[in-house]
Amino acid sequence: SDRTPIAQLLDVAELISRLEAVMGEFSQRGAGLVQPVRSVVPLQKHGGFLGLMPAYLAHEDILCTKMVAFYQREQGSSLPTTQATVLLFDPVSGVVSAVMDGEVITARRTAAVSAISAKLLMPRHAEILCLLGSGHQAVSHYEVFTQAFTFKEVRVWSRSKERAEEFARAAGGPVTVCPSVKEAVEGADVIVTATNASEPLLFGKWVKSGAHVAAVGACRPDWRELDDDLMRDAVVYVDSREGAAAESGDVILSGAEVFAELGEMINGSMPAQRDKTTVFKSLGMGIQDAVSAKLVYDKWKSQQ
Ligand SMILES: NC(=O)C1=CN([C@@H]2O[C@H](COP(=O)(O)OP(=O)(O)OC[C@H]3O[C@@H](n4cnc5c(N)ncnc54)[C@H](O)[C@@H]3O)[C@@H](O)[C@H]2O)C=CC1
Ligand SMILES: O=C(O)C1=NCCCC1
Repeated sequence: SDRTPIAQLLDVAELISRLEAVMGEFSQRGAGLVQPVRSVVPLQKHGGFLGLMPAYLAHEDILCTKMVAFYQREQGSSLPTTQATVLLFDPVSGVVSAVMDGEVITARRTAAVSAISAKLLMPRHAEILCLLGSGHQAVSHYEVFTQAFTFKEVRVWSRSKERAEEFARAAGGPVTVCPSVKEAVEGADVIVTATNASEPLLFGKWVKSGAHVAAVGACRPDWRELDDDLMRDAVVYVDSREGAAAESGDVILSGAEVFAELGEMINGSMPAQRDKTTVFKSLGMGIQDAVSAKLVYDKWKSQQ
């Protein structure tokens, strides 16, 4: 995804800085930022969901909505699991100013938000990054994390060994393919879970004390990636408390307490407990798409 036109316009450092600002603003719950919890329309017949993600950022006058269809697919299916379109509006007239493909925006902004969580919560001398899953999010997390940080070792596990090997071949640097989740995560400082699993696949007993987990999948109230032990023993951070209470099976079903939002840590109103084992439960937010789409649009316009 690094080579697509939208990726070329979405500089990682700039994106991280814009996302930090907007996540901090969100956690102040001021009137200048309007973002309802995502509306989700189940497509029961097809094993999927359509998520509607509007947001208005008054200070920068950004009006945006993303529409994202996501599915649980049978292994081996050739159909995509996530399809997204982002609309930017002129807030004065309501006229649509841009329609953008949302694939790269979704992949890159999610990885950039995870990188913000890692910057604040991973052990100080983190050496080992572990990616669980080998799909779009795993690729974007690899790209963003290896740009933002330096790791001595990067590991990948995927339920399909061939896919994991493909991932390692396509990566821009050395990646170790691991035969099991346990072997992949043992000793890792940072673990990214980016799968379509609906049952726990990462167990607390395998996770090194003090590690940071950025959990990106399991975005339905009855889907899990992490087990109860990990959720209850770790300090749990989320992107949005309301979003997590509505959509995160890992939070809801484990009964774990949410310690803080990422934005509260950015604002300094809640501490970053870097010395503890931490989980950042990401669900994705419309404000993240809005600032990303605006960056792409402004950069594209400046080149016309
Ligand atoms: N937090 C956020 O902001 C966002 C979260 N997501 C979620 O992230 C997850 C990954 O998305 P993509 O990489 O785009 O999907 P993808 O379809 O490209 O990759 C999914 C990966 O999960 C693996 N997988 C599927 N079922 C599995 C199972 N039962 N157990 C273990 N591995 C399994 C696949 O083999 C593949 O490696 C999805 O759950 C998606 O809904 C997607 C976009 C944004
Ligand atoms: O924020 C997003 O975009 C998504 N979140 C969870 C499911 C797929 C898309």
